[in-house]
Amino acid sequence: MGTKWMIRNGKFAVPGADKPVFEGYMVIDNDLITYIGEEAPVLEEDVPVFEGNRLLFLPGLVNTHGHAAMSLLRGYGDDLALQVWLQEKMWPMEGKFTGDDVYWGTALSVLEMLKGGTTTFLDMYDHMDRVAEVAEASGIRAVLMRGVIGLCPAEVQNQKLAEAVAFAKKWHNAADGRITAMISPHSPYTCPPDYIEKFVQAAHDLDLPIHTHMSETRREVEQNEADYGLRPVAHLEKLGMFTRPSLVAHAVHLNDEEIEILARNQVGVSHNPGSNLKLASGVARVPELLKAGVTVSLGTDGAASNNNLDMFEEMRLAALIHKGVSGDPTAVPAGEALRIATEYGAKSLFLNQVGRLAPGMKADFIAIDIDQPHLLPHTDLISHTVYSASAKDVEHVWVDGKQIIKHGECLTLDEEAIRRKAQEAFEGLLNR
Ligand SMILES: N[C@@H](CCSC[C@H]1O[C@@H](n2cnc3c(=O)[nH]cnc32)[C@H](O)[C@@H]1O)C(=O)O
Ligand SMILES: [Zn+2]
Repeated sequence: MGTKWMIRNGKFAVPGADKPVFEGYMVIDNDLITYIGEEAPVLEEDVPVFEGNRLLFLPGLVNTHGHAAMSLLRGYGDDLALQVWLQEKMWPMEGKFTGDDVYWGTALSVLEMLKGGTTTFLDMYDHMDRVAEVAEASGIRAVLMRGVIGLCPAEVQNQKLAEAVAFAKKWHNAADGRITAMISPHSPYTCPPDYIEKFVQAAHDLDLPIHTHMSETRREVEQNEADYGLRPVAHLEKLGMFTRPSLVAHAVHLNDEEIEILARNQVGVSHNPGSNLKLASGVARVPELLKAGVTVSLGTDGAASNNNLDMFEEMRLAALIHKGVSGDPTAVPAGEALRIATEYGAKSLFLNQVGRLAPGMKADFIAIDIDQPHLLPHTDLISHTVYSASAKDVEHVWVDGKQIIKHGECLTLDEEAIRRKAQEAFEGLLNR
């Protein structure tokens, strides 16, 4: 059998196109989509055929901010504000995480994400070699970085920076190019200015983009002004961060001038509506960001502040909360929410061959079962994807042309072992 195969009689989603859903064919050759259209493709040889009826094919979902291993702390420390949650609940437990904890927590998250239609995820954490191991073995696409909190003595700071650099060098473009790296100081409130400048320099030296948490809470913004005389956006701009391609997570508390600075510097924003609501951080100004031309994408953040990694839920939240807050029912319509979760996500992660179903793009796509009560009748399948579907509707997942989820089951990871080991890891943390 060759490397080429074809899907027929499927429905395909191309949000943003004149005809956003059509019925037809898609040809995959190795890791690439080589044809998609309503007409049958003209092929020189017979190729294996996959029957696509009752399925809607979508680009794989792109989760642009998270901490996968934090799934071990799902439900541990709910209903708290960010600073209390971080300082009193998360950091003491995370301080006990071993490489194995990170491995099993990440495996649990990657399993959840793949089964829920996420084909690319960003991860900012510690023990990143173990995260990369999971990404490599699972077949998912991953943008990985050693996140660094700099509230520590200079020697420890230097060591963490060296780890971040070594990780990026080792893993950028690894696993057939499925893994890429970024450089990531955790935030302006956990990294002193001179330390952030070192990360900017490292990103220049390695020619890599930067990712950080920014302006998540009102308190953070006020504290930044008190400490440095600037709001976080101007502060990071002054430290040179935006001289690198950048992606900031949250960006909830922005004024008009800050939106303008982000737009001018082409800084992407990873919008995390579930986490922002749960930690009572606020609601990001997504309609204004989009209007200003900022690339907005979607992230779940860690499972301990969400509390799941369902990107369908995140899409629905993004489509709903901005209507509610603005009083404008046209804010973030379904097609735009789907592009935010796919095309704009890929753009935010600097993956120019990901995020759309089109010839020449990587074959990262999913199929949802649309023959179900909550997805009928077939009035508008883009609307159903955003307003009615959930992770549980994902039937099949392919990344880089390889099938990873088949009828809801993972072909690459040992699900039963992961479920058991994750539970054991959490119990081990409680007892250490
Ligand atoms: N332990 C590392 C830093 C890990 S980066 C990832 C950190 O982000 C934290 N985190 C998770 N969600 C959020 C959020 O919403 N805002 C800020 N930090 C978060 C998380 O608890 C974790 O400590 C070091 O050695 O410096
Ligand atoms: Zn985060």
